[in-house]
Amino acid sequence: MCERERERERERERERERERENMGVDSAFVLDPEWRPKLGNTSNSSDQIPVIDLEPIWIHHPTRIQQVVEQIGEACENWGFFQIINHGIPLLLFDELKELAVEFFRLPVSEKRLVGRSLLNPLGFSDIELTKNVRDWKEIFDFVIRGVLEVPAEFEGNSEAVHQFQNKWPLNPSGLRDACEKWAAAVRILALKLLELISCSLGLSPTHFHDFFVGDTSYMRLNYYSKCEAPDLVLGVGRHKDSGGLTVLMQDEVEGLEVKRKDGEWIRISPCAGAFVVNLGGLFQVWSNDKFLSVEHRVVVNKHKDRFSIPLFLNPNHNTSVAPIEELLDAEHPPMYHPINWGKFYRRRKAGNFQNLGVENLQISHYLISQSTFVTSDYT
Ligand SMILES: O=C(O)CCC(=O)C(=O)O
Ligand SMILES: [Fe+2]
Repeated sequence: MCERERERERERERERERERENMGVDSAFVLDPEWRPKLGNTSNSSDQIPVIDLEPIWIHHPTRIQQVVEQIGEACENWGFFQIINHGIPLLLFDELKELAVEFFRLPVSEKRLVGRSLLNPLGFSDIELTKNVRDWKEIFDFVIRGVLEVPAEFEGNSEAVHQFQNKWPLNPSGLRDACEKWAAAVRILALKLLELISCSLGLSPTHFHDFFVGDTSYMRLNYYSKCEAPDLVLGVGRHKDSGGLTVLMQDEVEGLEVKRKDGEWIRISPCAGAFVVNLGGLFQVWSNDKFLSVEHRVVVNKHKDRFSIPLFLNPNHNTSVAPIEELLDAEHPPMYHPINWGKFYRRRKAGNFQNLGVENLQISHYLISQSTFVTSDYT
């Protein structure tokens, strides 16, 4: 680093410090100016991600199911995101869960840390997660849908040792576990249905992905974004792409989720009452050999209102080797990615979310065959 860059870095640090003093926001949350959200700059409705009606699935209407498949395929190619309505999941379950979750997040932090995540165990409560090495303005609670998470013990090297982690449930409020489990069971069925539809939209059989998701590492996250004095300096979740299979998210009525459109513009998603927001993780970008996109998104926080959301991250078994699907390859479409060992990738990403490793977090793009500097044997 040359002297001029060092001086610029010191100036940035001084600026963050001044902002911290003025705004009452800890400098750990403050983003460099280029990454800060532009508040009030929300998009109009014609820019919205597609809203897809799933009703034909439940009434078994073959022609209209085919239309749904086509709509999903187009949304996956053009946006990597869509919303779904008529999904069949009772929203009362969400309302009940939200009430209990908010009660939990409003407990003293010392009590929440009794079920806290650690460097070793990725399940439970955290208020110190980093995205791109900056602290997110959020509190989270993670739990796995199968009750147990099986992942490689180490993310480096070739060891086949496996660690098992159990969910950590708080005693207070007492109904939280039950509400989480009911919600998770219902949304998982929906997510597996979406997996089948996405598979069809790639021209594959509906069951093509089933085997990968036996003994899955899927988990759910309760996201609580408390109101913030300086929403222009921080993000609830910094810009990122989800790295797993599929994300199926329910949000409350407070907007905040923004998606990066193909032209680079950030589009605020208007919550569509009762709709799920669905987006593809990086594994689908690999499986589809870049036909489908895993798109960057972020969460803006609010000066006046708390926000609550629950994503389900549908992720395969940790042993899954993820590579472009053979049926989609030919001489004109050679594979773009090296195979990825999902379990090792997941462990490595989690470590980066927890501590500043001083380098860019591991990304799916690091496995691009064209990225010749990457040593694949480190992580596959
Ligand atoms: O809260 C949201 O709307 C999105 C959260 C998100 O992107 C994530 O947890 O990966
Ligand atoms: Fe995300």
